[in-house]
Amino acid sequence: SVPNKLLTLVLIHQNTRLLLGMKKRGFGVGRWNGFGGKVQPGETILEGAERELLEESCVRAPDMKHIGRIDFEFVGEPQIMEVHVFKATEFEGEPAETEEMRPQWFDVDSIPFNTMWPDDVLWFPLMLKGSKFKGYFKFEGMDKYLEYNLEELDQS
Ligand SMILES: Nc1nc(NC2CC2)cc(N2CCN(C3COC3)CC2)n1
Repeated sequence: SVPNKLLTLVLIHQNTRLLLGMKKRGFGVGRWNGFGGKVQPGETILEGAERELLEESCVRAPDMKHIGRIDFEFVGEPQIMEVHVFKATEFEGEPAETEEMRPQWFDVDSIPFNTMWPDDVLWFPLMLKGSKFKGYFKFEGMDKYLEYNLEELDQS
């Protein structure tokens, strides 16, 4: 058995707009997504999220909160991707293009789901309404999931 691969994903949600980035290389290239990457040895998941946000978008978001976790399994791949999702409403700096990401603001009513990971259309509504959630997806290749479950968690 292989330990999960720890990854982060940060969404900046300000009123009716959402900051996404076009991934310019690597895993997920050509898709809009939040900002994130691998958690490095010796850093917390939150520190990893803060670091990746700054590296990929040039902004800081000190108020980011952990809002969910989604485990992704790929058929034929023993290592599960454990993605920790964070949401922020405030940020410092100006979003700027980097080697990894080209940032752009989207209205929450026109999120480009057709050029995003196929799971996003299922859990983004939970993220946008402020729920805490836990999910699991089993993918076959990069464009299709065979099964999933998603649960909203009690905040009480
Ligand atoms: N929205 C969304 N969906 C995903 N779906 C699974 C792939 C099927 C994965 C995912 N992330 C995992 C990859 N990570 C990249 C940035 O460096 C690695 C961003 C967050 N983000």
